[in-house]
Amino acid sequence: MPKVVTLPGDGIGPEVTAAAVQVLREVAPDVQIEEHAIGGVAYDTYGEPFPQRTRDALQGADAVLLGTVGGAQDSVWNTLPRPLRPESGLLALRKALGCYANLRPVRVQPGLEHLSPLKADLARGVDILIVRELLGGVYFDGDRKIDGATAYNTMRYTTPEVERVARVAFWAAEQRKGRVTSVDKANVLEVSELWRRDVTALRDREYRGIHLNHEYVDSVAMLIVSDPSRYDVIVTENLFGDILSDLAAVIPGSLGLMPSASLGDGAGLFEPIHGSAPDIAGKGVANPAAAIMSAGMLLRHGLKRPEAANQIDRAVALALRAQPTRDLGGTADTQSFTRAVMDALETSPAVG
Ligand SMILES: NC(=O)c1ccc[n+]([C@@H]2O[C@H](COP(=O)([O-])OP(=O)(O)OC[C@H]3O[C@@H](n4cnc5c(N)ncnc54)[C@H](O)[C@@H]3O)[C@@H](O)[C@H]2O)c1
Ligand SMILES: CC(C)[C@H](C(=O)O)[C@@H](O)C(=O)O
Ligand SMILES: [Mg+2]
Repeated sequence: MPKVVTLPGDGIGPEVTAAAVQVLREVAPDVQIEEHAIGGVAYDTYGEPFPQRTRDALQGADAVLLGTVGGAQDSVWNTLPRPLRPESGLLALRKALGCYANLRPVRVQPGLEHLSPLKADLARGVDILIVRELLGGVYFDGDRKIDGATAYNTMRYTTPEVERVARVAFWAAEQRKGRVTSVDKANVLEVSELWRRDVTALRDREYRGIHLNHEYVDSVAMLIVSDPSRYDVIVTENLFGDILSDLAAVIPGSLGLMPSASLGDGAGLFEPIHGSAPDIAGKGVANPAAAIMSAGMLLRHGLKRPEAANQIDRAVALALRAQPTRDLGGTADTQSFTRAVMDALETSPAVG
């Protein structure tokens, strides 16, 4: 029996995770689900954002489903020493799982173009996979400091780190349209020079069938929303990927439509890309689609059950057509949207 550890976390995390778990139980009733603490709520209970009992629970897990962590800008958690803050718990979790490749799909499903603020002909058919490096760059480098009027962080990458994430991007492109755009800032940064050199060398050595091009991150920030269909797979470093993926959420219409899968050495981590949304937390109006689709990615990549994953994707698309949530201009709240997904599952056979 596969074991999934759920980590609902803070803010809207528990609301959207409850929805995802409801759907997961429906399509994979044999999966054993075990809930544990992460983030601010874990700090409040155990004095640390990634407590030992949560670390222990990961040992036998086949996959991890996370909600969100973090508080409002004025949250007391933001006054803690950095290692005790909710976000540090999430980074430590990613590190502990060895999840170096974060897959962030950006899709406009057929018939849902009207949810996008882009003109319908720009939004139609968009299907981009952002592969974000997740364990390196400024997020993790130990060369960092704040001292009086000076502060710095360091963006450092090694060839093995670049190659392992680029491999995931090339592998993904092989199942898709065969195009990879590597995004960097090689006109300014040495670290990008190495990134570009290593991605190119790997393609030349092992993935000659893939079309590779390189673009600068500032230009991609413009092109991804003005001409999204130019992209198939995008591979980029940690911070650029964080920013570009929130920006790309504009294409389907909301952060609430952006799931993710983080893959690497062992059990995968599956989470919506959005945050704890303190402005709407506790109101029951969060869009749970990204969390539900993350459960779909868990079934696809973590438990190797593509039929169940497809079933979830179809049900979410049907629910979005019938009852969009408020962030998408509709009226559905978290519960009514989840109900619509559950109803759609009943009418959507588990094949395909
Ligand atoms: N993976 C994570 O756990 C994660 C990701 C991003 C931010 N954070 C944390 O979350 C906290 C809040 O960050 P923020 O406000 O910058 O970003 P956010 O993603 O929480 O919210 C940005 C905006 O999008 C809206 N939004 C986000 N998800 C939504 C959903 N599912 N349905 C409807 N609307 C949604 C919010 O209401 C808000 O207006 C911070 O502490 C931040 O560090 C955590
Ligand atoms: C909360 C934060 C650490 C996190 C990140 O920057 O990776 C978030 O923004 C995300 O996109 O998952
Ligand atoms: Mg982010």
